[in-house]
Amino acid sequence: MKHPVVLIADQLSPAAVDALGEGVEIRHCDGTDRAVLLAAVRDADALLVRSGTRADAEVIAAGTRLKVIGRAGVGLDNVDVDAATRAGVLVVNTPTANIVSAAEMTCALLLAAARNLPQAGRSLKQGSWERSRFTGTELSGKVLGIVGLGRIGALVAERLAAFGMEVISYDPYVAGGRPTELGIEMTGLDDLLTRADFVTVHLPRTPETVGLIGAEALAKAKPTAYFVNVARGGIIDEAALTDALRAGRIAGAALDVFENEPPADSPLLTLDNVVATPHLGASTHEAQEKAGTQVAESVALALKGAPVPDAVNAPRPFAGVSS
Ligand SMILES: NC(=O)C1=CN([C@@H]2O[C@H](COP(=O)(O)OP(=O)(O)OC[C@H]3O[C@@H](n4cnc5c(N)ncnc54)[C@H](O)[C@@H]3O)[C@@H](O)[C@H]2O)C=CC1
Ligand SMILES: O=C(O)CCC(=O)C(=O)O
Repeated sequence: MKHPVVLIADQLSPAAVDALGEGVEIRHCDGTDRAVLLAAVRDADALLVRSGTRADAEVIAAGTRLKVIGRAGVGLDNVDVDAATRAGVLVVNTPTANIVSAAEMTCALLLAAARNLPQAGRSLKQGSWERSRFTGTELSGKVLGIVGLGRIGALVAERLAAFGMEVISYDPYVAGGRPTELGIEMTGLDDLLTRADFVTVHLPRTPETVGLIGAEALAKAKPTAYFVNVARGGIIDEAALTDALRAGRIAGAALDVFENEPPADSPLLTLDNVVATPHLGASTHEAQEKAGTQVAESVALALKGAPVPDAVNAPRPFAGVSS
């Protein structure tokens, strides 16, 4: 009997291959190359991706044998879950595998922006010794505004509270005592924007969140405020952010994610008051090992037709693929 084909379209930890076990045929392709992906997915029973591959309706339609799409990570904005559901394809992700890494990355970027670390390091390596040029901002006593108090937002709150920050948050969907337990004041978005010294967004990319922080929102911020985005490009509108940074209406930004990745010719990358990384929030050995193992275990279950704990949709049941 032919083994089910698992197509790995992004760079995954070797742990993913180990966790898939023996009874599958593993193939690799470059998911960022559309033609290659569309050709390779035709024979695939399972497709494994990170954020670099778009598993959209066209890919799902091309994958006529597909039973399951596994996303090694949190965000599902690169997977058309509705199209998958209509096609009877299960979608699974790893909702907790990389959250500590993403929270730590947020703290690292926020500190890097507050203390001008990349700029100062660059200047030093170029032979300068500019101590007063790179005077920074303390976090202690400052207000941190967290937009989106889910898993990552809450981890960021815990970590930055330890720096003596006062944490406030906007999340209309958070209920219960968790914010109180964490010592976080919940408030409206406008209030958060006017009070925060640092604003960090931890939202999924959805039609509701794209552009949530636009020109109007940025105009409410303090001129000394910093904006951090380790969630998804476009939640903070890039054109509006560029204008605000150029005009000195806010102090700086720290960005791990971009509307288009890679962000070819983005004016943001030319600004001195922008600290930027190439979508590295989940790029630690620990997070990648967990994400790879968890997604592979879920995919292996799905291919057997067994219930999958991290399923994000409920397509019609299928009987599994025998190996
Ligand atoms: N840069 C990176 O490498 C990484 C980025 N991410 C991104 O971070 C995002 C957040 O991840 P988690 O915290 O794990 O997700 P989560 O689902 O635990 O939390 C998201 C929170 O956003 C809130 N929310 C949704 N719509 C909102 C709105 N319009 N206004 C205010 N709040 C709203 C929800 O109520 C929820 O509490 C992911 O969707 C993903 O896109 C995640 C991991 C790594
Ligand atoms: O490792 C990746 O694919 C990026 C992580 C990410 O953005 C996510 O998990 O949502």
